[in-house]
Amino acid sequence: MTTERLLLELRAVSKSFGHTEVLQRIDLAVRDGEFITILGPSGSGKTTILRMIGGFESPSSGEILLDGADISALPINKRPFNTVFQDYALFPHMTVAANVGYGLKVRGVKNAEIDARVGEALQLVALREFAGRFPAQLSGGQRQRVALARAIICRPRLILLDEPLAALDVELRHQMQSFLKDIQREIKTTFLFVTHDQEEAIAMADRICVMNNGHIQQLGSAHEVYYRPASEFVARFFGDNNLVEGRLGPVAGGHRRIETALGSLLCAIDGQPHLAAAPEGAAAYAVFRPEALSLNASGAGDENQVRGHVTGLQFAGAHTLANVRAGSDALIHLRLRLPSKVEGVALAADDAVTLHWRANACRLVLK
Ligand SMILES: Nc1ncnc2c1ncn2[C@@H]1O[C@H](COP(=O)(O)OP(=O)(O)OP(=O)(O)O)[C@@H](O)[C@H]1O
Repeated sequence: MTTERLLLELRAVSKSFGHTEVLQRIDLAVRDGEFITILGPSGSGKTTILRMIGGFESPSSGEILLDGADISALPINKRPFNTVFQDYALFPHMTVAANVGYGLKVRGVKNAEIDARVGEALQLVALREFAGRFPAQLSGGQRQRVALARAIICRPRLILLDEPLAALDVELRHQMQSFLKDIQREIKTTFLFVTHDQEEAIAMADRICVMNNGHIQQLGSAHEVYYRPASEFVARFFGDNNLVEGRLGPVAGGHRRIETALGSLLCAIDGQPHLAAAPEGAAAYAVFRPEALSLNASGAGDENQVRGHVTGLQFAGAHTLANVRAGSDALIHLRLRLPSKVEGVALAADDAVTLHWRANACRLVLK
């Protein structure tokens, strides 16, 4: 359960290696009990953020606060955090129970208490009967659960997870995603989870922090980041979005027009005051998802409408994506998503179509 209380704050944190600045004035406020995923392409600085919070690296400038107090000078073992690494970092010569209890042992906790807490932690990750095994005798998913039990047992305030599921195959990865989420809800500990996988970030997070090039591009709920991208980068990063370039027109309440080669489109701007404030004529994109488009009469009455021709169909299992050359401009292709049917979708290449979409499903990002 997330509270409004702040647990951790990064204030204007920058990090350079030599002359290269890899993080630039990062501000991030983490609430107590929330699950945040840090999402971004390779090299965007995700791991560096986690390593600075964990104490493995120091910021070049800026502050990291825990409960409002600066922890920059606090060594790793004094921070009430635990890290789960991608390779799990289990001790191969120790049993599962010894691996899980290790953190308590080095803290001088008595054996009887260690045994009891190891039992509880293994129970939580459903590995009680594996206590006497060695890591080499476990599957990848089981090793992952041992690593999690080892992180949980010291009752940290915050668990840092660096691509912990990257080595697992897709099915196991999905199982572990729900497993991790369930455990996080049960123990009510704050999780900061690094991934480069959009679907994983959406499936797990209370809030997603999207990074690119050492900057936070957007921090918001999965729904916000998906349907209300704050920048062109975020709009392009999440899947097959349609982006149509144009110039901003007038504002009308919670909506704004954009003049494009497809005509004038109406977009929602509620909750994004910078879009109401941007000058008329500014370069921008209308952004709308393939699943927001409906075909022909089924969407009549929607504020936005464009005619086009189907150029190709792509079967993708549960849905089929259609490419549509829109308007008279050969350069504008839109993607339309239809539910697949056993008899195939009722569309073929060269079909003339009219696409409709609602203003509420059409957002703007500045160019
Ligand atoms: N110790 C280091 N010395 C020099 N450069 C580094 C060091 N650690 C990271 N970098 C650089 O900092 C940038 C950010 O790296 P980081 O590992 O934080 O990215 P990431 O988003 O986690 O990437 P990935 O998804 O590939 O793990 C990269 O350009 C990387 O090469």
